[in-house]
Amino acid sequence: MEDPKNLMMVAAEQAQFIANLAKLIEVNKPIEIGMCTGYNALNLALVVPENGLVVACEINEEYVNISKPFLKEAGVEDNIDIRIKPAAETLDELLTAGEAGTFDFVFIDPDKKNYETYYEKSLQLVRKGGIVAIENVLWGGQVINPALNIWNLRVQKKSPLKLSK
Ligand SMILES: C[S@@+](CC[C@H](N)C(=O)[O-])C[C@H]1O[C@@H](n2cnc3c(N)ncnc32)[C@H](O)[C@@H]1O
Repeated sequence: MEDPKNLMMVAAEQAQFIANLAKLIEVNKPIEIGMCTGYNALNLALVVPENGLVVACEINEEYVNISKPFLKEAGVEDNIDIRIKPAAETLDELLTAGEAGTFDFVFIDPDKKNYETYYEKSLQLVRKGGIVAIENVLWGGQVINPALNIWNLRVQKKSPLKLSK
């Protein structure tokens, strides 16, 4: 298992910003795509109302297991619906279950190369006036590093990026 410390949970100030945004639009049904050890899922679970539910997508069960004692200690384990499988499958299941347009907030933070898929599905799942927030949009400039080849760069293919010298 990769050390979860290398997986970069959001920074504390980002978590606070996300919590403030979520409170502002009175979120009660958010999705965390890429839960890891649960820092931001916990952050969201703490701002939903008593009957609110965070759908948390994570592919790695070992990371989820790390989160469980903390979620229990915070008293929010019943406010998180953890789905351990590829996130795109979970999002498809939600769409098939007729939940399009019912989520308030989506935070996209899993594998970078599939962001476009997550974004398109999130647009279908989020309600009018909801928010889709995307982590690592600029990623310290790495998004324009062709050597990394992580983005499956459809955008670049459509209109090649020209950098001025
Ligand atoms: C940067 S971490 C998420 C940190 C978390 N959002 C936080 O701030 O607390 C990215 C996570 O996405 C997960 N992940 C990667 N590919 C995935 C996929 N296809 N489906 C679901 N989760 C995935 C990784 O296992 C990892 O735990």
